[in-house]
Amino acid sequence: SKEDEPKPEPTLYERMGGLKGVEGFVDVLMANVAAEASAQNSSMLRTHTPLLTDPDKPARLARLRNNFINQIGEATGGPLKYTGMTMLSAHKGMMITEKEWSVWRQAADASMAANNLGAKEKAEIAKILDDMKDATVGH
Ligand code: HEM
Repeated sequence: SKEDEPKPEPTLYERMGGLKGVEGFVDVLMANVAAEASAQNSSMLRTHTPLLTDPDKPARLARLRNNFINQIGEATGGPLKYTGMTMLSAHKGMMITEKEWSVWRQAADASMAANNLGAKEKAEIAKILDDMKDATVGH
């Protein structure tokens, strides 16, 4: 009978809390990046200066947030669809360094912790991000 069938494992998207969970992860990550970029000796200021100094910064930030939510919402098995640039084109010309990458990843780890995600969910999100490293760093 139906009751005897194993339930399919909920997607990572569902286990993160659906859209609200993805938004929470993205919003704290973006806040962490903004805080780091405004700190003394910031590692992320260099790459983020074009965004931070754009007169149209609010619209640009809103676009980035939207792209990011769709990207994570799709990669975690949710119903969202990413329509932004490939990771290679999005970061081309920035020549992102290993150091910059690791500071960004720490901002992502801190967001996962702040959102009280479980160890399994944190590891799965970390893998999604780390799989994008080669397309993101050094181009
Ligand atoms: C797995 C890691 C990363 C992911 C998933 C990611 C994701 C994204 C996405 C979705 C966009 C927008 C693409 C579009 O506009 O179509 C973007 C742009 C950008 N990313 Fe990343 N990124 C990552 C790592 C980094 C790192 C390490 C840095 C620098 C330290 C960085 C700096 C930027 C900047 C400056 C922009 C341009 C924002 C703008 O001008 O509007 N990213 N990223």
